[in-house]
Amino acid sequence: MKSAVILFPGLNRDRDMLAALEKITGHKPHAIWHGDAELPKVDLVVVPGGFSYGDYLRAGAIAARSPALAEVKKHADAGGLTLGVCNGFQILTEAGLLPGALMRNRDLKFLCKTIHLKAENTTSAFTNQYAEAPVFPCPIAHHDGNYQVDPDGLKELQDNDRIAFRYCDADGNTSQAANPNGSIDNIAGILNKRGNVLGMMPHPENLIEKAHGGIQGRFIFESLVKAVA
Ligand SMILES: NC(=O)CC[C@H](N)C(=O)O
Repeated sequence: MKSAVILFPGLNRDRDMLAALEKITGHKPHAIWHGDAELPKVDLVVVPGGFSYGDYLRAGAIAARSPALAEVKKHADAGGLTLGVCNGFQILTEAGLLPGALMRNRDLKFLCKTIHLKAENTTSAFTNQYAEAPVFPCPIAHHDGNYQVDPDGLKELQDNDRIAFRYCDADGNTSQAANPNGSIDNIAGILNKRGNVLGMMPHPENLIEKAHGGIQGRFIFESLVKAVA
């Protein structure tokens, strides 16, 4: 699987994403600087996490208007697989590739810790390797992770199996108590209508080797490799 990672000034998870992709796919991903107006032909484009443009104005707002994002949009509109993680999720919502918005965390604090996730959709291109063990611990690191969408938008996500991940406790219960940031319906990650774009707040690229405390983040990349094959 060939991939590209989009780089913006202020990101801090780009190297982790590049390393994870290389390790799991066996191919060195392309690193695309934000001002570049051309994307190489790849199966997967990733918008990684961090603080693009210092989160100035709103997290992701400036990056969403960069030349590189126009190329990401073309790739996604043509059905190309597109993954946004954390700041990348914020950028994809700001760019209109995914519905809703990431608001300030409920408690107005930056959260850097391990939470639990449940893969709710285990058939998508991004999540098909989670069927056997859908509940797993995963790191988060954000201050704007509170996903919100209007009632019609929420129903659309729920009715069409577009909620990829929810926050839950270690037993998989998706109660409010297990919701770190106040996201509506405990949403941690969503798919677009066509299923070729995933945005998620937690960091799967930091959960790919035993030293990370788990390898369940690999399953996203392995799901993609399978989908592309
Ligand atoms: N790790 C990240 O990508 C953080 C995203 C964004 N800067 C926030 O704090 O919400």
